[in-house]
Parts: sequence; structure tokens; C-alpha cells
Amino acid sequence: MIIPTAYANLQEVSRILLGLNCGKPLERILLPEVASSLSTKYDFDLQAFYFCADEESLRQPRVVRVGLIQNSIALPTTTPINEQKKAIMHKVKSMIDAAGASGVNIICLQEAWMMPFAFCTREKRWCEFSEPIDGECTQFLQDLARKYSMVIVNPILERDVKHGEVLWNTAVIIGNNGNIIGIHRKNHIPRVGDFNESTYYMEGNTGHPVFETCYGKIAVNICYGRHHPLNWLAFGLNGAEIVFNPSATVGELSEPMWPIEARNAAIANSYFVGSINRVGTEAFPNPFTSGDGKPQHSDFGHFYGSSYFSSPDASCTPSLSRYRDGLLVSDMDLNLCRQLKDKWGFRMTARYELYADLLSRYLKPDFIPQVIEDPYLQKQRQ
Ligand SMILES: NC(=O)NCCC(=O)O
Repeated sequence: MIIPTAYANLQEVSRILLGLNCGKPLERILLPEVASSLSTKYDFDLQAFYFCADEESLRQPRVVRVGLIQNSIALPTTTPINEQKKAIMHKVKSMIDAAGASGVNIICLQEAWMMPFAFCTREKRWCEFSEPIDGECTQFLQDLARKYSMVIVNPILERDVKHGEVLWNTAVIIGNNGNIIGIHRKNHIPRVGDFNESTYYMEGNTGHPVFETCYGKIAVNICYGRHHPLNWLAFGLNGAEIVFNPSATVGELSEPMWPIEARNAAIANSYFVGSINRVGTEAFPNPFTSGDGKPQHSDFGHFYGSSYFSSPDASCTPSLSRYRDGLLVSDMDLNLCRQLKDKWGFRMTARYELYADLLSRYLKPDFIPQVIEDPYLQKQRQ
């Protein structure tokens, strides 16, 4: 039994940690039985919430149902590549089917969902997982998009067959008619820890596109791009209402940052964010080092899942499991984006011209930082 003061304390902690949506704790919603049965049968976490907005007199509510999928790999990394890919597709399908049965309108998968995150190894054999934007995984998802009239964000390792077969880290946006609406290529490539992605692909060349779908305006900020506030800003300036952050990141490196950065972006840019991280520990055949003098190892560390949604009003959902595959669903009234713009006025108070000016000076080789020195420091040096 929870005693009344403990319950009041719990509510207060929840108010501060998860925020309030329209003045209330975020409500859970019930999904159809068929979705729960799939989650039991295929052993994935399943949770669902509802972000509401205030009623308006001129606009109808614009409620969309959005899903995020996190998954571990399905077979050891020593299995033939084709088999590994097929097995991941199989397990992801059960979660997309649950989303389809729940009437999800837009869904996003995790970064490079169709392969182990093998970039830690720097071995080029993993390039074989790459596909053109209309390759096997896209075709597989196009069928599901048509079946469920669902927009699907499909982050893959792309092989650009028209441009010298180079590789990119790319999200393919599949429309609800199964068409390819467009692509976005990861803007910021990490050079931290074992994230040796720069060995495989370069910084993206697609800018900050926003994709206008029949359910709303969406954008994709791939993984490490979440540490770059200007990247978030640019998607907002182009009018995004929901930005997805498909990721692959491990506990020791980034877990304390995970609940903060996307949520801050949702607040600062008045849009919803869906953050997805893969799950599990992926071991590779050959050990590698991290260039830090520590012993060689053959796994990347634990990918901690914990996918969640953040809202422009600073509320957020609880996170999915740290250990299990999962489908997180949330209804969101997109009217909330404009309501928060009107409330806080960040777009009006942003003073972009100050920053445009500073950045244009900073980019010049003769830039001098604006530092005003305490004259006493000069005297102490004499
Ligand atoms: N996939 C990726 O960009 N990971 C970088 C590490 C991080 O941003 O936490």
C-alpha cells in the first residue's frame, strides 16, 4: 500500500522529472489486444501514451499516432550477413505488425537497424550490409507502409550506387503509399570512443530536410547530431513538427546525456522528438582497441535502449526498457507545437541576427574571440 504522503511525493517527483502535459501527468493509453499478444509472443516491451493540446476555436485537433522501435540484433555477428539481416527484419516485423494493429501513423526504427553497429571494429567487411536507398530493407518496409498506411522512417547504411558506390548513414522516408518521399544523410559523424564511423562514411550532404507527410511535417536528426543544438534548430527553422533521433549509443559514454538533449531540443524548438536507441551487447569476431591504452575487447558495451518521446511543453514519456526490444507508441496533438510557440515566443526572442553575425565572423581565419580581460591579470603578469 502507498501511504498518502509517499504518493504526494511521488507525484511531485514525477511532475519535475517527467513534466506535465496540459497541466496533468501524461496519460497512458490502451492498445488493442492483438498488439499486447504480439508483445508477449515476441517478447518486446510495449507502452503507449497520449500528449494532448489545448482546444482551439479555429483549428481541429491534429492527433497523430507515432511509434518508435528499439531492437537488439537477432543472430551472432559471425553468422552470414544475409541471415543476420533477415533475422533482424523478422523480429522488427513483429513490432511493426503490433504498431499497424494499433493504428500507428508514423514509425521510426533505430539507426542502422538492419545490422550490428560494427563500426567500432574499423573492418571493411561490414560494408556488405549496405544497400541502395531502394534496396532490400526499404522494399520490405515499403510493403508494410502500404499495408498499414504508415509513414516509415528507415535508417540504413546506404550505398550510393549512382555516386561511386560511396557509403552514407541515411534515413529513407517511406510515405504511407509505400513511396520513397526522400532521404536524409547523417550530418555529424562521431569521433568519440569506439564510434569509428568516420572510417566508413562522410558527413551527410542533404542539409536539414523536413518531409511533409499526410500526417505531419517530420525530420530526422541521426544519433550524434543530437549533441549539436544548431542541427536541431535547423530542422525547426524548416518547420518540423516531429523530429526523430534514431541512435546507437552505449551506457558508459552517453547515458546521463540521453534524457536531457532531445528533451531540451523539443522545448527550444517547439516540436516533438522521438528518441530511439538500440538494445543489447554486440560482440565481434576480432578484438579491437579504443586507442586509450586500455586492453583490447570485442564488444561495444551495452546499448541501453531507453527510447522515449519528448514534447514541446517539456513533458516526456517514461522510457522503454534498457534491455528488451520495444515498441513505444504515443498519440500527439500537433497543435501543441504552435501553442508552445505562442506561449514562450522563442522564435521571436531568439535574436538569430546576433548569432548569424558571430558565426560568420567565427568562420573567418582572422576571427578574434570577444574576450574582455580583467586589467589586474595584466598587472599580475608584469
Ligand atoms: N551512432 C552514433 O553517432 N553514436 C555516437 C555516440 C553518441 O552520440 O552517443
